[in-house]
Amino acid sequence: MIHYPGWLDAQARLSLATALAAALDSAPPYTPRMPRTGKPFSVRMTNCGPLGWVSGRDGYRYQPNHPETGARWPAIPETALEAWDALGGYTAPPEACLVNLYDPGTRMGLHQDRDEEDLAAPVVSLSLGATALFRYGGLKRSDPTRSIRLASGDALVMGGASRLVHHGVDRLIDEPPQLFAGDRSAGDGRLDDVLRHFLAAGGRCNLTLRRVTQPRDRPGA
Ligand SMILES: O=C(O)CCC(=O)C(=O)O
Ligand SMILES: [Fe+2]
Repeated sequence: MIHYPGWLDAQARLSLATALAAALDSAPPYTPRMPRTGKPFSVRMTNCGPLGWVSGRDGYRYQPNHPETGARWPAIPETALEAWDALGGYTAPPEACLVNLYDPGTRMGLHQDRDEEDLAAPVVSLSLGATALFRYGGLKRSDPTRSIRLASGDALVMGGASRLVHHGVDRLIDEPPQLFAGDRSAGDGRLDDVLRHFLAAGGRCNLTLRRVTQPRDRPGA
């Protein structure tokens, strides 16, 4: 597991947020439910890319369309694809970009990302907005855990031996959001209101880029 603090500079954070705002317009965040119990997640979600991760009473799965609108997911933001290319170390492009929206006070329990058929590919995570206390452990749920802070612009790669480690978000750190620090003027105005207000109100947005299917045509294969 590799943490890249400040991987996205202010301009890249703004480009990502701008693309994301447009994506949220076409794929509105929804409240997923736990399999079986139907208990709502505290985090809201949506996706970009040919496939999106969804959770409902009938289980977890990847699907090409939004569970509520039925529309195809929007394209993965360019800034996120660049991060995958730079950090993923993987030949095939990502197929899913799960977008998690954390309001202050929300969390994500310890889990593994294991619904992908292709576990050779890493998961590349990008964060915007409030800093999160991110917890990670080992391959067994009972393994000891540690926590790190994921701030706006940070990237985290879970690949190789760390691909299946348990992880989650304990809470957001309650401190004034950094947003697009250093570019307040650029950050205001151009950015879609809904996302801007969400981040300004102490919200956090996390993107995870994932390869879902096995690439069929590996170069040289
Ligand atoms: O929000 C994060 O930093 C982690 C998100 C996550 O683990 C997931 O979407 O599977
Ligand atoms: Fe995860």
